[in-house]
Amino acid sequence: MIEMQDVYMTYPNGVVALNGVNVTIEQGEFVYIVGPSGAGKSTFTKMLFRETVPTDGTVQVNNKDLIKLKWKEVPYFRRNIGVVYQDFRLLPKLTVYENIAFALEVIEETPKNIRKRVMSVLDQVGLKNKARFIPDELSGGEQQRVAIARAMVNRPALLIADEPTGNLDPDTSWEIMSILEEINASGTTILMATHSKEIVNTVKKRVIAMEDGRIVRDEHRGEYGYEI
Ligand SMILES: Nc1ncnc2c1ncn2[C@@H]1O[C@H](COP(=O)(O)OP(=O)(O)OP(=O)(O)O)[C@@H](O)[C@H]1O
Repeated sequence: MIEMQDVYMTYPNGVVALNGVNVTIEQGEFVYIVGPSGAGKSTFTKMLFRETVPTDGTVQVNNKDLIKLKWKEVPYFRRNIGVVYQDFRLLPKLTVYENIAFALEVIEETPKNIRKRVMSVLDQVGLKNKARFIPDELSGGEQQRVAIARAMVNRPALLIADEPTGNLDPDTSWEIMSILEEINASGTTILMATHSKEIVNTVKKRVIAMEDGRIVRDEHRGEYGYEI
């Protein structure tokens, strides 16, 4: 599902964020990306939904060569990828329902299908009763659940989560982890960049460690491996 070969990324300011990355991730895997701040984790994840284009190398996702993908093909390609961030990124003036429905309205789903899918995904994250709330009326954990629901409403094959528990307390973080595990159990590939030693060492998955733009470790059921 994901294949990177000799991927280099040098930002216009000269910073080398990826320095020769080679990796293969199969459909259905759950992978943590760990490493010190500035190691290149976010840059790595951004390559996968064409937020960033490498300066060299090849990136394939869902059998699509992202280097050759034309700009006008990017929105269609992204429908098959959900993205969740540390800071939730919900639209503050829209209700929970509207925040999620928005992703379907732009692809011109029928109102009936939109309603069915939004309610089903809200049920999946346990927030059916908060459909009419706005983000400010929700706790951080609830907001992150809405963000996950929004990311999943198109039923993507890949879910990318960039520090999804970074703004949450430990109890809420475990709730988010169990939702991500359920999503993974239904076949969605999950790639999660994280600084949480506790999560990585407790919920054992494949661990890819990055340092200075390189993969320095890649282990199944691996450890976090850093002190903080
Ligand atoms: N848009 C950008 N322009 C220039 N440099 C950038 C840009 N984005 C990231 N960088 C630099 O690239 C390097 C890798 O950054 P990246 O955000 O990928 O690291 P990270 O491992 O995700 O860090 P963190 O754990 O702090 O989120 C850093 O030195 C960063 O300053």
